[in-house]
Amino acid sequence: MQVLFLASEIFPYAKTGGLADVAYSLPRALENLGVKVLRAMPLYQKVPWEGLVPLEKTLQVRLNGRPYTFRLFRKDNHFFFEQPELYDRPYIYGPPGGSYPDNDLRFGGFCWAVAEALGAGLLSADLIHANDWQTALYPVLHREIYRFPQPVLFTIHNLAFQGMFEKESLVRLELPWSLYHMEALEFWGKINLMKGAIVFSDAVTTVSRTYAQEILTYEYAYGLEGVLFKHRHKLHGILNGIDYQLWNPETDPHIYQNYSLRDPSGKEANKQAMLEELGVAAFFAEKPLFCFINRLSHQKGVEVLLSALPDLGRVNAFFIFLGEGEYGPQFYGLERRYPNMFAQIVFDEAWSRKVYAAADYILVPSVFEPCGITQLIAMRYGTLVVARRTGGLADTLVDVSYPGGYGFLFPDPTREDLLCGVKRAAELYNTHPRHFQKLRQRVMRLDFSWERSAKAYLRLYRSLLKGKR
Ligand SMILES: Nc1ncnc2c1ncn2[C@@H]1O[C@H](COP(=O)(O)OP(=O)(O)O[C@H]2O[C@H](CO)[C@@H](O)[C@H](O)[C@H]2O)[C@@H](O)[C@H]1O
Repeated sequence: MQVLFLASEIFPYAKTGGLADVAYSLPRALENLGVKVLRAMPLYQKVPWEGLVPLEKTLQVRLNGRPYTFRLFRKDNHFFFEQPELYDRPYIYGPPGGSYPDNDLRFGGFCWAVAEALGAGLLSADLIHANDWQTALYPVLHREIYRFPQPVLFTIHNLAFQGMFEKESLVRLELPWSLYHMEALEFWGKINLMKGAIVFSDAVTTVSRTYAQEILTYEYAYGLEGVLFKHRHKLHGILNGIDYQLWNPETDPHIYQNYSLRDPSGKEANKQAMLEELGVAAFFAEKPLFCFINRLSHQKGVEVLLSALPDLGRVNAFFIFLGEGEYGPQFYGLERRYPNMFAQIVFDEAWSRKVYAAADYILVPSVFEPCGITQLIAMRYGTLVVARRTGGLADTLVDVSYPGGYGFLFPDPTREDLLCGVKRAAELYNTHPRHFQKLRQRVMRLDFSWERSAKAYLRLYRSLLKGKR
């Protein structure tokens, strides 16, 4: 079986968040099950050219009334679509917290180019797997314009970003007006690419079972609950995993000292080294170390965090924040306001690994969370999780008050609930150190690798291929 996997970001070539993690690790896990997976993504400015081999034929795509030429480059099973006017820019989607005004053309154009490449025989696949709004036009083109025979699967990683544009984008994207109706792309007078993908794909998955339920409700669906409900027969929740080789404290070259489940003592050395690097070891060496590693956005509960800062400033613990996004500026100068806090407003993979390794706890107060990769990485590094019970967080964490539990869950994304979670966690650390160590070992023993979930995707691929025969 050969699958074409489309994503706007694939680690290590481009990453702004969890989509890149999944687009790296799921195809690899599928390859271990014998599936051949071709990956396709745009060639951004930051993708290194080393090892990229150009394909001879170029593609012409008509956008906004004129032709755009795409060149394809291949490296192993990765195909990069080059179009300098669209992708040769400093950011993938736009500056932190913003987006480029022509993202309709940038990502709609990518979908057109992929369809052209399939039509021209430059790519071939038994099944196409598209991901998130940036590739959501693909299923529409596949079914309604090119009328290709293969099944198409679409995965929703985040329903808050739907690829919504003014209806003029229909013209910019050279789409027929026949697609501008309620059963296709039209959405409250605009066009909605994710809606199109839900309507025209053969199956739709999202990244946890609980989120698959949640998105049928008004609170979580950002307006798409009706469309999703109508197509619920083809909706599946398959939990994300992480790559256990890529995220491994035993071999991670970025952390201060390697450690493992067999010998977790190095974890403490990471904490001490980090506190020393930050110049606060004298005050906080014996205190719990909390971290937050995520986009600084509404989804991640950042308003809640900001409102809780004065209270967290009084907790006898140290807090490290690592993130980038719309709320970034509000974290500037945090150290001056609160001596028990440190913030780094950047996207920095190496530093994130150091923080995962050093922290005792990670905070994930998300308003909604389709799956969440951060809590899975944290647990792999022996870091306990304090999180809001929602979406994939609810599916991957069990509160310590339950038998076999290992996390600190709170019900609502509010300042009070978050504080309650932090205080429970700090109390355990301060008063029951042996139990804390046991829990650390328990989370390191958990298995959130891809094996089981990749098998679920494979079963779904097979059932779709059977249905098409
Ligand atoms: N400042 C920073 N520096 C370095 N690394 C940083 C960073 N900020 C975040 N990261 C990294 O980005 C990733 C975040 O992944 P998540 O899945 O937790 O959230 P995201 O909302 O991006 O993903 C969406 O898609 C994924 C994949 O399906 C879903 O799990 C999730 O719920 C959904 O919102 C992690 O690998 C994390 O380490």
